[in-house]
Amino acid sequence: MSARQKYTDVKKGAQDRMPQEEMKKPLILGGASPRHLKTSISDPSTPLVGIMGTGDFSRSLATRLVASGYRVVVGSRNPKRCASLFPEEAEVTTQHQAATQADLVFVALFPEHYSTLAGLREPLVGKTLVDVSNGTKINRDKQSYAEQLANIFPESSVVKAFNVISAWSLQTGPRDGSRQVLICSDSSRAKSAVLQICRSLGFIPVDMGRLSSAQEIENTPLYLFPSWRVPCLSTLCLFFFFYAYNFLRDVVHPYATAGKSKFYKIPVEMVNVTLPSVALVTLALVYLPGLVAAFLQLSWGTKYRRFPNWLDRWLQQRKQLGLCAFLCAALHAVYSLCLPMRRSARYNLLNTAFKQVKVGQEDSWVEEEVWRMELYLSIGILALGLLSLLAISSLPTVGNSLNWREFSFVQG
Ligand SMILES: NC(=O)C1=CN([C@@H]2O[C@H](COP(=O)(O)OP(=O)(O)OC[C@H]3O[C@@H](n4cnc5c(N)ncnc54)[C@H](OP(=O)(O)O)[C@@H]3O)[C@@H](O)[C@H]2O)C=CC1
Ligand SMILES: [Fe+3]
Repeated sequence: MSARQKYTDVKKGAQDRMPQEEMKKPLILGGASPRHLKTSISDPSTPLVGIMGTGDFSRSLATRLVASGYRVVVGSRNPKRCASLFPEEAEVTTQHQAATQADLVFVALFPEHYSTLAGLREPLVGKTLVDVSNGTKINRDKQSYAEQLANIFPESSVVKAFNVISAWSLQTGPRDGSRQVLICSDSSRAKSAVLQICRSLGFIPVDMGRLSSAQEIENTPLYLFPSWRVPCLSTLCLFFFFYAYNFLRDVVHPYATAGKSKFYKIPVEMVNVTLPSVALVTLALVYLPGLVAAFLQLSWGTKYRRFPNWLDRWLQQRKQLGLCAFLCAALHAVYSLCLPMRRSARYNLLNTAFKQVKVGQEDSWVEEEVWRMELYLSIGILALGLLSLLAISSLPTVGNSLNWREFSFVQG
């Protein structure tokens, strides 16, 4: 059984057990009719928007469309059972009737069930179909779901859109992280109709070109923290560079020139010396692109010119670089706080060893003990570092990258 099948079954089971009154409630708290989603008066000239399916996405979309002044008709396999879940202004009817009446149809079904819609080919001829589906795995070689839908309905114009918006954001309203809606289609007429709806719902449409871009759009919500890859990699590279430099300077050099063994410094002291250098350079990388941008604008004599792509990407990753710098600085503070404790512990240990040697006991356990202490300490500090990383990643700014998946958590 696929992951999606399991998810759908669990969700369906929960919905069947849930009393109708409970299901009527909107997903967000604050009463049955949130003030910001009060119905606008529909203009008879606005297109009649159809939605196939009566699941969470369909309910949220219908609520927002009605609130934005659109006339809505919902197509269900069982319209009687589901009618009460939708705003009064939306008509809930059979799939065939909805397809016949609507000017533009959102397909809010899981792609596995697209084939069950094949009977609606005729009423949907010449109409726009919006595919909102998402995959469960990153797809590189199979056809996108939007293209599969286009194969089933060769005489309709398929548009890929809204898959990056969660049912939750549709109801709560667009927020910073999830305002952009990626859209693509082979028909420019169909695309501009969806662009228009997107703007009216308060989102920002981003034209991604032809329907062949649908695969990339479907993969988008599945990438975990895409904007973090380069900042994390550059912080790691800087760390290895400074660590290697410190290793050569503080350990290899004294050993090679004076035969002094400083290998005990490897786990704690050297990491502690490396961290502030990484933090400072990373912080410099946060401010540097701003200066380069200002310099370019001054030399061009205008601010109305696009920056080169590399600078654009660098500017967009300043927040992540800043958080990496903060993490290194925080870890340095933790290490520095731990160092005095470590020194005093080693002093006690050496004192005991000295006393033992004085009374005639010779043993190499002291050195082993020092190593064990250093090891435990570094494991403890690393665990602390990971914990702070987890705390930072749960900040809302970072959490925005979760996009539509936030909804699944709420539903679960
Ligand atoms: N939920 C979310 O936050 C988001 C969902 N999406 C996409 O929207 C689509 C719908 O998601 P969601 O609303 O959560 O799903 P649900 O499981 O809540 O709803 C799916 C609906 O499909 C309809 N349906 C039609 N034919 C079948 C069939 N043969 N078997 C089962 N169901 C059928 C059902 O309505 P009826 O019984 O009335 O016919 C059902 O309510 C998916 O493609 C998903 O990837 C995209 C972005 C966000
Ligand atoms: Fe310091």
